[in-house]
Amino acid sequence: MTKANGNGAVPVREGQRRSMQQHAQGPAAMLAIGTANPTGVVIPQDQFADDIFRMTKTDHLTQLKEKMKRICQKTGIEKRYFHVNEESIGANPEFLDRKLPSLDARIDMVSTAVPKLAQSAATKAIAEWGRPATDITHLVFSTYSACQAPSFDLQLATLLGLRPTVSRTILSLNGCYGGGRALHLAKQLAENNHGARVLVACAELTLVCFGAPDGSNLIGTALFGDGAGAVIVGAGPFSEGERPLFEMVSATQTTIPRTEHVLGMQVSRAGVDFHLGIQVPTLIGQNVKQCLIDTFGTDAPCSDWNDLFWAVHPGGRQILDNIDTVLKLEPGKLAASRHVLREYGNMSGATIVFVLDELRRRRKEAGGDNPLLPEWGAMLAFGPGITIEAMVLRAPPLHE
Ligand SMILES: CCCCCCCCCCCCCCCCCC(=O)SCCNC(=O)CCNC(=O)[C@H](O)C(C)(C)COP(=O)(O)OP(=O)(O)OC[C@H]1O[C@@H](n2cnc3c(N)ncnc32)[C@H](O)[C@@H]1OP(=O)(O)O
Repeated sequence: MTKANGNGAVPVREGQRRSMQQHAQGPAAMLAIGTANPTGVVIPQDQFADDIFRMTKTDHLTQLKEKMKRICQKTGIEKRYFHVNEESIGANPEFLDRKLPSLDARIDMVSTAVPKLAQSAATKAIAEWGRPATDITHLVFSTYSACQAPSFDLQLATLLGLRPTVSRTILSLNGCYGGGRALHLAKQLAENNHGARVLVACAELTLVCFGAPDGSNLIGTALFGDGAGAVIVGAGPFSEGERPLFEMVSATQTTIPRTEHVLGMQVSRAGVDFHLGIQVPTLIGQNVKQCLIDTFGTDAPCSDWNDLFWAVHPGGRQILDNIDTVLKLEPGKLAASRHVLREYGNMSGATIVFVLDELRRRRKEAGGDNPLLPEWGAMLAFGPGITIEAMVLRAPPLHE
């Protein structure tokens, strides 16, 4: 039954209002996943140093270029996708000089490109989910490009034709843990609102951070790429056709004390500045085990972490190597993370969605019979703070 909506008021369905006040059944689950990348520029990593120094007219910085080549070889990346291209760099020479103001021009460009990229990923997730976009009750959008209000969450809701009562949240500058944070929030929303269906969207364009290579930005410039991921999250009862891909069993957020200076981003008049401390991979390695024990509680498989499947944000090759070492993981346990790093680079908050997508693809391909992908798993994402988002996952048998 729909209430009268005189004077342009939004229609409210009574049943909907009642049911949203009740809790859902069981843990939330991911019901569909979509990903997207810009179609314009794909740069092979072995060509990246030559391309970026040429595009930014810094070929004369020969030592820096040699260092960039050395770093690129060690990243475990083969190619990355970018929205920005030689033409747009040429048209905005202020992007190359951090002393010049360029924030307005960058915001201008991302304000259409970010929601469109998110739309591409979300459209795929909604199509896989099989229900109309108007059945989405909540939207959680994460990006490091949001510097205005109303923001990308409203633009995406409009592009997708979501209903006017959709409950929107935007997460800004969460960096590489943004996808993990958005999924954690979506779990809480879905479990606490009967019938809720949450669209998680993460879209990242390096355009807001991009600059000419210098002594401080080489690592970020060698690692980051552009992409978007979307996930539909909901809890039971499930409607016909809805099938949980990953149950989201429990989740924690941990901040490593006294590390706020190690990893960070800041909006400036020249775009978004970032800082990646050299200690990041070591700090994550030292803290990840305790963080997992806290997330699993008494069920923690402390004796052998190989009993799980792993969805780890590939922040950098060294981070994955350190996790392999401290958890004593068998070769291949982080294969989905390494695959995503190799094919796309680090797409900050969106990357974890690509890893989940790759895991479910591998699971399906093996008919649920891949020993590296058991029923229970862990998801990890890291970012400024240093913050670690961790989640216990369960992949229901394919025919459950
Ligand atoms: C059209 C084109 C457009 C392009 C646009 C691109 C724009 C990109 C901008 C996007 C920025 C986005 C920022 C987002 C910020 C959020 C970040 C996060 O939340 S989480 C992010 C989490 N991710 C991370 O924190 C990255 C994790 N790091 C790694 O995975 C690895 O360190 C590695 C793969 C980068 C290098 O492999 P590894 O085995 O370590 O190799 P080696 O030991 O041999 O070192 C090679 C050289 O690199 C040096 N060096 C190393 N690190 C640093 C540093 N931090 N600092 C400085 N230098 C560093 C080292 O000293 C050596 O120098 P040299 O002796 O040759 O002179």
